[in-house]
Amino acid sequence: MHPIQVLAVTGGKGGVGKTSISVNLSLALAQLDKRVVLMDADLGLANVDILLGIKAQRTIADVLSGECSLRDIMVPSHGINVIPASSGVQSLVTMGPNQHAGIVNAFSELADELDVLVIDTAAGISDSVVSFVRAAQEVLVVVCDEPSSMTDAYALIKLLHRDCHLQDFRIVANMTRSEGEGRNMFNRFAGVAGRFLDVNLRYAGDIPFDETLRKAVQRQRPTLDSYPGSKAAGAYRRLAKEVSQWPVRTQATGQMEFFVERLVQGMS
Ligand SMILES: Nc1ncnc2c1ncn2[C@@H]1O[C@H](COP(=O)(O)OP(=O)(O)OP(=O)(O)O)[C@@H](O)[C@H]1O
Repeated sequence: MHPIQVLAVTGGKGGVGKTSISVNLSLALAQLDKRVVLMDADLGLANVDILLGIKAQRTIADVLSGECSLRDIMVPSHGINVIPASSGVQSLVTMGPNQHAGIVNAFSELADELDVLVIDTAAGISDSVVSFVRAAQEVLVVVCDEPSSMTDAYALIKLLHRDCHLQDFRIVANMTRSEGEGRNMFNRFAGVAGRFLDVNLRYAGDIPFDETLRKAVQRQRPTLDSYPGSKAAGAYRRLAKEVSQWPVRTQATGQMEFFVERLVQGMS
């Protein structure tokens, strides 16, 4: 069975850099010759479409209504394929059992065409965030050096552990201002979480604070593409290299079926 890595990028708090990381990490993975699909499960404002400068014609709602396949709605951009955000994403986790088989098939059709599925989740701890995260194999929690980011990330991990029995989390420190700050932040966070929660936290690396991120949004071209020599671009490439070395667990059933079945099981 062809192994597919399913990666959810989450963080608890809004504005910590989930979308920037999802987009640039996806591009960097594509540069490592991975076939990447980026699913925008964040209905917030600064979403994947804006960062990549794409305009979606059709969305997952059209797949759910049976009008087209997932392949029809994917938008190619910068070497990756994007499943655009829509309110249909919310329906994915709330739909009834009759629709399950259809969507499982829709995702299964893609199974031979991708190596990594990256999911950019919304902020907060909504049911939809929890569903996407628990369906993924790897959970990347983005934190930055602000008390509210740390407490929100802690609350998210606690909930995912308590309600979904998730044990393993990878932590990315974003917007770091100096060498070693990311690792220090991780040590502090893991110190507290380790004392109160029985979870396994691993440090995935840091992305430095970089002005090119803001400029890239204005140009609607991701940093990795418009500022490939920037500090942030180098860090995204390092993160991609790290991610590409994580072992991909293969399931007895097809990898994509497994992902969607977990997804549609919702909170039950
Ligand atoms: N490493 C960084 N250096 C400087 N600015 C950054 C960095 N990462 C993200 N930003 C900026 O922070 C803001 C929020 O980033 P982003 O939209 O990626 O966060 P988010 O967690 O996806 O937000 P939301 O929860 O609203 O979807 C953006 O303006 C982005 O350009």
